[in-house]
Amino acid sequence: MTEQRLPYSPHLGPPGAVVTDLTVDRGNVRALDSVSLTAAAGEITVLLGPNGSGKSTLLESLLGLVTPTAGTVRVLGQPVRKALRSGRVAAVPQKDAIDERFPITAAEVVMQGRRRFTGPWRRPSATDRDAVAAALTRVGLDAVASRGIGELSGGQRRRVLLARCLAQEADLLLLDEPFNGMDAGSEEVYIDVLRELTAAGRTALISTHHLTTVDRLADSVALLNGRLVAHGPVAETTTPQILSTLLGARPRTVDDTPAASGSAPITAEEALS
Ligand SMILES: Nc1ncnc2c1ncn2[C@@H]1O[C@H](COP(=O)(O)OP(=O)(O)OP(=O)(O)O)[C@@H](O)[C@H]1O
Repeated sequence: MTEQRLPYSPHLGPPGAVVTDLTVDRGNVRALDSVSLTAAAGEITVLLGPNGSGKSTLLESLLGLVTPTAGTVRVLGQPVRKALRSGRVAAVPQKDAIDERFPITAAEVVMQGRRRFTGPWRRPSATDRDAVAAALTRVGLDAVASRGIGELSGGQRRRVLLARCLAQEADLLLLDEPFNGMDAGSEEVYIDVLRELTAAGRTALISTHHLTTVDRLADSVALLNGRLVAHGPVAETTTPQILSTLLGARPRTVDDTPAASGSAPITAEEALS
């Protein structure tokens, strides 16, 4: 499936992320193999694929955390490092990056998003404090603003990290498996917030292996299994035929030898979970 999108929208600006022929080797594993993908401004693009299919590696490439073996990466129309310096890129990693023993409140975590405006040393202004309060309210957590982050549930912590993205006023959000361990109510709030952000022209690129969430979440779906299997609207990409292609395409090693695979038939939902 080829992409039909314009590379540049005069109303929304450059796409949030563009990778072209991106290949990334991690040790002996070819984690990404010649992937070309555009995450358009104003859209939620979902990266869907089984464990080890390269979703995190793609997000890490956009954050300059892994070095491409080949290919190019552009973020917000700029080289990665320049875009990151601008503070317009917000990321939430898959593993909870907050040490829950660290004595920091939910509001202080969200205030980290304001560093782009305050710099590392300046004291937060009333505008910064208002932005933090508004972000916590938007994710439904104003009541826990002064609670220690370690006292919050996993789902609440993920909403705090989304509030930090809101406070940052980032133009590109890179979210790695944000729905892991999240209850239905939190998930609904989370998706609503992402919809508002993209309706305002921002870009969200989200990895998941939850097939059931994709329908409600995605404007477009990129199916990954080392290679890009398909990219397009949900209805066109999550068909049984394309999903079976996705699950049949096994991760490859650097020397291009297909890795060993199990042969028992399984459903798409099982294989992605
Ligand atoms: N730090 C690393 N060192 C070596 N290999 C790695 C490293 N991180 C990932 N890999 C390998 O790269 C491949 C892609 O992994 P990646 O984490 O990008 O997949 P993923 O789709 O995000 O998986 P998951 O759904 O399990 O998070 C896998 O084969 C993995 O074992």
